[in-house]
Amino acid sequence: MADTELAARIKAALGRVEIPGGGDLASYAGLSDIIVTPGAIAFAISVAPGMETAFGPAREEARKAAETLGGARKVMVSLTAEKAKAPKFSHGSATPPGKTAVSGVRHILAVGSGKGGVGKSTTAINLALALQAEGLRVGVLDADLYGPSVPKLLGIEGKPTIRDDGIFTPHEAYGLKVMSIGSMLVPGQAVVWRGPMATSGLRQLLRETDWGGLDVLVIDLPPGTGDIHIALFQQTVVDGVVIVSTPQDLALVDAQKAIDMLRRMSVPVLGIVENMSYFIAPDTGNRYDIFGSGGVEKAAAALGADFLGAVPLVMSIREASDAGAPPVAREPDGPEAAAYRAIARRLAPALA
Ligand SMILES: Nc1ncnc2c1ncn2[C@@H]1O[C@H](COP(=O)(O)OP(=O)(O)OP(=O)(O)O)[C@@H](O)[C@H]1O
Repeated sequence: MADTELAARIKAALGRVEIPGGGDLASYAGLSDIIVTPGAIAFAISVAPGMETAFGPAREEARKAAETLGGARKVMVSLTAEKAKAPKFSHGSATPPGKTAVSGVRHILAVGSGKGGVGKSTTAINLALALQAEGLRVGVLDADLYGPSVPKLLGIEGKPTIRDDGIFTPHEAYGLKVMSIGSMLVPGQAVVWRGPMATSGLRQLLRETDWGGLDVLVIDLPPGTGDIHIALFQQTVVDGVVIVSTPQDLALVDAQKAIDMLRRMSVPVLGIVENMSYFIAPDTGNRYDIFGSGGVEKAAAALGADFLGAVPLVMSIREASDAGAPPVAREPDGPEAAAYRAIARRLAPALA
């Protein structure tokens, strides 16, 4: 059955779900679009503040209806109350209450960036492999719902399996346990989830996966500072965030914004990695500081953040990553892996 046809059938079934105050869920203004992918069905119900409990049975009925029609697809129904006012965080404010750890995971290390395309995912994957090389049990969660690249970087194909109790069994790649929304989409399909659906999707990937006992879960965040970041940092104990930046001024300005948000939300900033720091010519081996040199190190000092290290711009990093064989997995003692491994050695003691 086509995805659009299934979405229409689910909508029709929601027409039989009663909501508080009379009427049915299908014609309720707070029902979002119904997103159907080959592996998942997701929709959100927005209710007025204080109406969450009253809408609980309708949400449950809606979930069951979607599950009945969706076959093996994972169903994600989020119920969100529009907030009376936006959450406010200010410098020095206390840690927001309600943060919880993730079962089976001892530490969470998130990798973020102010700007897209700076090599955040490449860094996250190679850092995860480098932490594994330090003897840690490591997993990766691709939280970049709008541009998931982890499956490609790790050469993962197919969907994760779902156990009878609805819990995901993660993929395994190069010894890492891996979950990504990307493996549930068909190639080229965009995730067009709105804020509440995206955050609900991430929550389920994070908490409804059998991580099986990890020392550290590396989360590849979306670039920038959006709904996903705020929801994750409000709900989950994150041990710290590594920010990736290229040396250009513009990327650094955005990295600074990301660090500012983390501090406002009382999330520890572990430091900044300078990616594409300098170029090594493959023919001569000469080094060129094409974006200037030392920019990130200086910016880190000015921001009061640690400078974790520099990763060169090397053609083979791009080629290996595009081929699903990250440098740290392919040649752990090679020159490309060295930069990532040096960074991992700085971070590992706090995560062991
Ligand atoms: N150090 C490097 N040397 C050479 N190429 C690199 C390096 N780091 C990343 N790349 C390449 O740059 C491109 C972007 O990298 P990546 O997908 O990791 O960035 P990103 O910041 O996660 O992007 P997005 O914002 O889309 O999530 C990829 O083709 C990747 O192979």
